[in-house]
Amino acid sequence: MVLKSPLPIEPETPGHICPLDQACSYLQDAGKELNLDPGVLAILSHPRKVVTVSIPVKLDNGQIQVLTGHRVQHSDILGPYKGGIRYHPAVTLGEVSALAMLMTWKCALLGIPYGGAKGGIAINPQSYSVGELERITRRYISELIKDIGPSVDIPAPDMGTSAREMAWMMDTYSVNVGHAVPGIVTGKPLSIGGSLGREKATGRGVMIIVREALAERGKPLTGARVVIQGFGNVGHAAAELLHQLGAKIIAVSTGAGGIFATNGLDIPALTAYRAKNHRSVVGFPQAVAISNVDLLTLPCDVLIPAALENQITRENVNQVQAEIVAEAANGPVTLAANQSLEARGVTVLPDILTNAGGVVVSYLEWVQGLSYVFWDEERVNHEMEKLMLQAYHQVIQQSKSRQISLRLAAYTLGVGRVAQALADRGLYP
Ligand SMILES: NC(=O)c1ccc[n+]([C@@H]2O[C@H](COP(=O)([O-])OP(=O)(O)OC[C@H]3O[C@@H](n4cnc5c(N)ncnc54)[C@H](OP(=O)(O)O)[C@@H]3O)[C@@H](O)[C@H]2O)c1
Ligand SMILES: N[C@@H](CCC(=O)O)C(=O)O
Repeated sequence: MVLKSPLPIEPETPGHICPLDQACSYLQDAGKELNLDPGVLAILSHPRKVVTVSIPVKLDNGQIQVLTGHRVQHSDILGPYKGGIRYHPAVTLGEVSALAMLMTWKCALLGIPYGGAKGGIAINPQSYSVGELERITRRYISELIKDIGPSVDIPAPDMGTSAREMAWMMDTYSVNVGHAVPGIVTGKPLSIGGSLGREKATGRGVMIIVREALAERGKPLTGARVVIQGFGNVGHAAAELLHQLGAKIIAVSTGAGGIFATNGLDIPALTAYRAKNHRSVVGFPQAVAISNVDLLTLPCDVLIPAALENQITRENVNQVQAEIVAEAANGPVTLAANQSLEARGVTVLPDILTNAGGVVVSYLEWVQGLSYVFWDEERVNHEMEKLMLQAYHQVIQQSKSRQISLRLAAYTLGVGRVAQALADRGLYP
């Protein structure tokens, strides 16, 4: 049996990589390694609930536009559905479904009591005014009001969303139910119960996993040559923290293009430049321009794709020269490219481990909110690092004992825990 996307969601076109097919393929590999019942795999390949809503919005010029939003709830076997909300033109139901499944394995791998979900709207947020974005966000959450809740489904930021959108979501939900419900979202501003450390948490987690992987190879972080695709919430924080530890960030990019400096970029200066340059890094002095395509194939110790999925593919994988590929984005390496990198002995640090720092601190934010006790940043970072290191060592151990790749090791741990919980709850015979 070949596990395929259970949803009739995307036309198969030549060269099109169906994200849900890919996610199902990794699930199938994990199921085979764990000798899981095909019925269990069938349950785990289906999202529990798929919600698609229309979002009518009045634009600033008076016109009405109707957008489409999705929320896919993959699994709540281990706890409330959990996952981000993405605003990006490439959002599709298939993408959101695949990302929801990844969230289930990520939370299980990290040992946090959540299931997996993801949401999204296919818009370019930069094409809308702040007022329009607020109206879109509020209407989207109003449409989802019966499907989410602080112990049901807890959204968070993802590409194109941030603490600002989380605050609008929290307010919309609270107004609808008649009282303040800070626990409805994570990644929210500190003023309404956000956590110190959440903003940089995903990048910090990436830094921790890269640091450990370099140490495992006997390589110092100081002087390591690092390339980062994407300079947003995740890519920027990873760059800043790795730079502080002495790594040389030799190239970074945003959607508008990249920059390269053979001796390493001055990240604080670049941060200030980007803030004045509409989020773009292009034109930064003491660096040369490089395309996003060429950036991925630069010789380096660590390549960190921190933007979209399907960036390292069958087409460009043979040109990738990094020794370590750290998946800060969700799904940046395709199935075929992953097989090729593994065959060449390139260490691929899988997304469900590498970028888990964000959801871990989301969990810590939720715990602080539920207990009405808020921690200092040092404690948040310490608790996050403990969980990240625990998962990292479990993945390494699983990989060594079963002689499997780090990705399969991470998947067997995540999928295995959900399958075990499914059995313990008696949800399958
Ligand atoms: N935020 C989280 O807590 C979190 C946690 C775990 C995983 N992730 C994953 O990390 C990835 C990035 O998320 P984010 O939160 O950092 O998003 P973000 O803040 O919106 O930043 C995305 C960055 O990627 C750039 N980008 C977009 N398209 C690109 C392209 N084709 N080539 C190069 N760069 C491109 C963007 O540039 P422009 O500004 O020009 O568009 C921006 O710099 C996503 O896969 C997300 O699912 C996020
Ligand atoms: N969107 C992030 C964070 C999810 C969360 O904090 O719930 C992810 O992919 O892991």
